[in-house]
Amino acid sequence: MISFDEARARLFTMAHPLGKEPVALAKAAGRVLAEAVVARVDSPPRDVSTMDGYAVRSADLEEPPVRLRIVSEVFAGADDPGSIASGECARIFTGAPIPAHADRVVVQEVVEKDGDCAVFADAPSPGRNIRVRAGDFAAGTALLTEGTLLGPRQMVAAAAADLAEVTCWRRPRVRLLATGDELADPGSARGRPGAIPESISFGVDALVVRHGGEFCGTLRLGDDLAAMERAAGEALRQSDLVVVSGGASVGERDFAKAAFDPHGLDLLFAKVAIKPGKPVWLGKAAGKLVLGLPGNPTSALVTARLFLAPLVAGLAGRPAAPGDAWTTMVLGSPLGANGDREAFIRARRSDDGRVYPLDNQDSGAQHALAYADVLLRSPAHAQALPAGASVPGIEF
Ligand SMILES: Nc1nc2c(c(=O)[nH]1)N[C@H]1C(S)=C(S)[C@@H](COP(=O)(O)OP(=O)(O)OC[C@H]3O[C@@H](n4cnc5c(N)ncnc54)[C@H](O)[C@@H]3O)O[C@H]1N2
Ligand code: MOO
Repeated sequence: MISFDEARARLFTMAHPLGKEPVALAKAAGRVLAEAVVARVDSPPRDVSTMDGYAVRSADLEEPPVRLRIVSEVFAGADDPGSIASGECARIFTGAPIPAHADRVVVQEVVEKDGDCAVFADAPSPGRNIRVRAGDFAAGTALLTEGTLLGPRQMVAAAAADLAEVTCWRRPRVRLLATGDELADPGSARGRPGAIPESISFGVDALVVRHGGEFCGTLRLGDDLAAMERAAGEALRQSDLVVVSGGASVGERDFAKAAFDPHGLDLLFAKVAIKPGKPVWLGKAAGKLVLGLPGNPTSALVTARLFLAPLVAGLAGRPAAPGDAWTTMVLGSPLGANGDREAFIRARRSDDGRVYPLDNQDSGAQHALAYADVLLRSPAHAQALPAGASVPGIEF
């Protein structure tokens, strides 16, 4: 049995990006850049107006009131904004290019239109109301760096660079084998005596997607070693990472590891000194990664959060461990003393900003998962802590 830190260190040696691929910009939200996004254009491409109003020469407005002849109308997207001479102005709208010789835009609210003339009663306010060419960025500027996760804000910057596609890290394809004779598809358990709904795969699917992977489906299997060996081979061919739930412990039908033996399973670890989740294991087979989660649903989700999430994130090229940094949290109620394995306590974050350990810490619990916002880390043999004490925690 190895420590949590040692198990994670071994896992991180495997958590490298899988490869690059071009991705259409419209499909790139949520993906991670494998190459920087470099602007192909200046932004804005020309000097443009920031307001609706009149483009003028400042020299003409030195002795107000002034009447200037309106010689053109310029809209955003205009090919050629023309030019103005002394005594002239141009009607202009937000985003429209500035006519030659104009050096300022006066907002229409302070201008009186009189036939084909504009009347300026007062000296204009100091702002020129012009956004200069390349004032935001120039062609050739790196707007986003390699490793950036494309969220809503980054998508705007990528599109503004005038790119139809971006180069992203390939997403790891993950398949799950859910083992256990007692398991039934949700919706069908009550029709079969002794059956329970298979729940873990649904949490793993959501977790894989959240951390940047592609969930490619679940194979539900009975505790039949030959069938599991065949399914293991199929899953290894079709994915980058195979997750197996259940059958991780020492029961007579716990076949999870054995199913991968004919495919050359090489274990990185099996059994970690944590509670819950001691039977979690990681290996390689047929050049792919295999992660075994314990069958108890809370154990499965805790180990998925602690091991699967950073593994998927690393394979997806996400920055080291997003959302994986332990932060200091303040207990709203006492935390009991700990036993001889490092413990990950399920707790609920309250509106008062404090965290409250849940009453039900059973590794088979499923209802409590609905409320367990955070995991608190409690070292082996830790003493009990009172309300108000600080503990390390992460989002669960
Ligand atoms: N003698 C020992 N017994 C056990 C040990 C041990 O060290 N010595 N370890 C215990 C620990 S810790 C855990 S955790 C469990 C994990 O066992 P398995 O990974 O072999 O899981 P199963 O036996 O297959 O299932 C456990 C439990 O979870 C239910 N289950 C399984 N898969 C699902 C699923 N996909 N969806 C919903 N529920 C699932 C299953 O019905 C069982 O009730 O072993 C302890 N035993
Ligand atoms: O340590 Mo097991 O994984 O919870 O009951």
